[in-house]
Amino acid sequence: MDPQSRIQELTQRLHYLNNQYYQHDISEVSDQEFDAMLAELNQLEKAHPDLAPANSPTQRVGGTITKQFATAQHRYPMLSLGNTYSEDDLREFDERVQKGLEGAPYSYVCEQKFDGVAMSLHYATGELQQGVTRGDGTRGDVVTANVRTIRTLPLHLRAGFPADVEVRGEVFMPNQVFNDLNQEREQNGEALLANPRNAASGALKLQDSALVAARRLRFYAYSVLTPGRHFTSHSESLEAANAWGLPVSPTWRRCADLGEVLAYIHEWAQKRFELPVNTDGIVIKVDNLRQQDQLGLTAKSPRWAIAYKYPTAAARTELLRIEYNVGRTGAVTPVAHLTPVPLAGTVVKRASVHNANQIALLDLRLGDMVFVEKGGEIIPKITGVDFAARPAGAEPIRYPSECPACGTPLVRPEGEAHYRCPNERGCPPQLKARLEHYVSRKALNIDGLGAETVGRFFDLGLVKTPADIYDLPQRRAELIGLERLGEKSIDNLIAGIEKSKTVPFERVLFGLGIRYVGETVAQKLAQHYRTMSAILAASAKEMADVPEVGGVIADSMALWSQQPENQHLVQRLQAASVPLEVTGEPPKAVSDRFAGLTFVLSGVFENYSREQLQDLIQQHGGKITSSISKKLSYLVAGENMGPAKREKATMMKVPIISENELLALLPVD
Ligand SMILES: NC(=O)c1ccc[n+]([C@@H]2O[C@H](COP(=O)([O-])OP(=O)(O)OC[C@H]3O[C@@H](n4cnc5c(N)ncnc54)[C@H](O)[C@@H]3O)[C@@H](O)[C@H]2O)c1
Ligand SMILES: [Zn+2]
Repeated sequence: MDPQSRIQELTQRLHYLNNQYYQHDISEVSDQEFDAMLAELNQLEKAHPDLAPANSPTQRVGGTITKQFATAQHRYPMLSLGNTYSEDDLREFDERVQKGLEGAPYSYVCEQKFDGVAMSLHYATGELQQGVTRGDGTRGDVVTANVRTIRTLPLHLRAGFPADVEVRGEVFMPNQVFNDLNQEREQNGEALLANPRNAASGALKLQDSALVAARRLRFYAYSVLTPGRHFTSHSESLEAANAWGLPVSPTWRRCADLGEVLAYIHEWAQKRFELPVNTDGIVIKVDNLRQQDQLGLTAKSPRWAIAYKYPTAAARTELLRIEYNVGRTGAVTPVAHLTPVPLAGTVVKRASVHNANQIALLDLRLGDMVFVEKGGEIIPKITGVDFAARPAGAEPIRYPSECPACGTPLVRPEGEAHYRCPNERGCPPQLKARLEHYVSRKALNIDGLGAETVGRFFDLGLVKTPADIYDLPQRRAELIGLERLGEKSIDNLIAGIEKSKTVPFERVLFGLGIRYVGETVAQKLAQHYRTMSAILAASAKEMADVPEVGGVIADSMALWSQQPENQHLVQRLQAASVPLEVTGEPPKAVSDRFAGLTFVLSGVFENYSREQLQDLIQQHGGKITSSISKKLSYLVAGENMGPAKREKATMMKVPIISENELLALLPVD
C-alpha cells in the first residue's frame, strides 16, 4: 500500500478507536495493538511530513467531552504521555533529556501508571471547588458532584497548602470493588463491565451521584500545579500533597539515573499485581520543575516524561476441561480448567471463556494448547489457540443442551449471550445461590447464618426457600445435633434471624434475588410503591415508568410477581413478620398543584439536584416518569440535555420548561 493510503487508513481507524474508547468505554483492540498502529502512523508522518493531516491522532489528546455535563477550560492543558514498550526507547528518551538539558545534572521520579481516568481538581483556600475530566486536553467535563463521592478524597486540605492549587491524579475503581460489582451484575443477569478502567470511566459519566457513590471509586494524586513557583521539584510536590491529606500512592521513588529507573521497572513488573489498583506501566518524570519547563511540551505530551508500558502478560497452557456453572438466575457460565501455569505473579488454573459464542469463535477443543492473558481484567481469559499444537482428532467442545445440574433443556433468549436453565423452582444450584444471596451482607445480613451455613442447610434439605429460614428457630433441637454447630452457635443464629426482621423493606426486596432487581432498583421500587403488595399488583407497563426502572427490569419484576410460588413465598415471609413495607410516614403532600401531571427531568440543573426536583414535584402531587410520550405534561430541561430528547418532545408537542419555570409553577407560600 502506498504511504498516503496507509496514512489515511490508520488515521481513520485510530479516530474510530479513540471515539469508542473515550466516548463509549469500549476497547475493540488491545492497548498494545492500538499503540503499535499509532507508532506506525507516527513514523509514516515523519517520513512524509507533507502527507500528515492537520488533526492527526498523533498530534492530539484522544479524548473528547461527553455533552452530558457542563464543561470547563483547563488552566494548564491536560496532555497525554509518550509511551513505549521497549527499554531501548527509554535509553533514547534519556539521551533526548540529556541533550535538552545541555549537560546539566538531572534525576527522575518513577511512579506507577494507574489505569483509571485522569482528573483535575481545583482547591481554593483548601476547599475542593471543582473536578474536571481531561476531555480533549483543553476542555473537560465538570463532574464535581461525582468526584465528591470519593470517600478518600479530602474536601478540605490540611494546613500548609497554597491558596490556589490544581491537583491532578487518577480516579480508579479498586480491583476488589470491580470484582464484587461484576459478581453482583452477573447474578442479576446484567452485562459485565470489561475492566476496572472502563468501570471507573463509566461511573464518572453517571448523572446520579448516589449511583456513583455505590461504585466506591478512589483517587491517587500524582501532580500538583500552582501559579508561580511553589516547589522546586516534582518529588517535593508529591510529599506536600501527601501532607495536605491527599491520597498519594507510596509506590513512587526518586531515581538518580536511567539505571535506577530500569531497576524500578523490573522490580515492579510482578509486584504491581499486588497493588489494589490496576496499573499498566511506569511513568518516568524529570524531577526538577525548572528542567521540566526547559524541556517543554509537544502538542500532545510533555517532553520531560514518558510512560513505559509492560507487555500484556500471556502464557501458554493446556485446556483440560470446561466446567459449566449455574448461577442464581440460571445463567450458565463456562469456566476453563487449565494445567496450572504461572502468569503475572499468580498461578493460573482457571480462565473465563465468557459464553458459548466465545467457545465457537476461538474454536476451542479439549487438549488444545491455549493462550491465556491477564490484561485489564482480573480473571485471566483465553485469547487464542495454538493450532499447530492441536492433538489429532481433538473433538470440538459441545456446549451442553441440558442443565448440568438438573437436566432441564437450556434456553437462550434472543439477544442474550448466556444460556440459562429455566427450572427456577427446582434447579439446586439456583435455589442454593438464591438462599446465599438472601442472607448476604447487602440483603438480610443474618448474623450467624452466612452463605456457607445456609448452603449446608440446603444440602441437608433443611431449607429450600428464604421462607424456610424462619422455621429454623422451631427446629432448634434438630439443628443442635448437626456436626460443627454447637448450642451456642445455633442460639446466635436464632437471635440473628430475629434481629434481621428489622432491616428496611428494600433490602428484603433486593434479597429475593429477582433478575435485574439490584440494590438501586430495589430501593427505587420500594420508595415508589412503599409495600410489597403494591409491587405485586403493579403492571409491567406501570413499573417501567418509575425512574431508574425501565422496561426490561419491569418485565422481569412483573413476571416474578405472576408466579404463584412467589406469591406464596411473600405470604410466608409476611406471616414470619419480615418487613414488606417502608416504615415511617410517606413524604407529606405539600400541595396538589401538580395533581394529575407527569414530568420527565433531563440534564443537569443549576439550583437543585435532579433528586431534589423529583421530590419537590412529588410533594406537590406530580408524577415522575422516564419516557417522553404525548401524554407527558412537561419535560423539565437542564443544561446539556440530549438533543434527541428535545427533538422528541418538540415533535410530540410536549412543553419544555426550565428549572426556574418549574419552580415558578409552584404555589407561593
Ligand atoms: N484499546 C483501544 O482501543 C484504545 C483506544 C484509545 C486509547 N487506548 C490506550 O490509551 C492510551 C492513550 O491514552 P492517554 O492519552 O490517556 O495516554 P496514557 O493513558 O497512555 O497516558 C496519560 C495518562 O496516564 C494517566 N496516568 C496514570 N498514572 C499516572 C502518573 N503517575 N502520572 C501521570 N499520568 C498518569 C493519566 O490519566 C494520564 O492522562 C493509548 O496509548 C492506548 O494504550 C486504547
Ligand atoms: Zn438447572
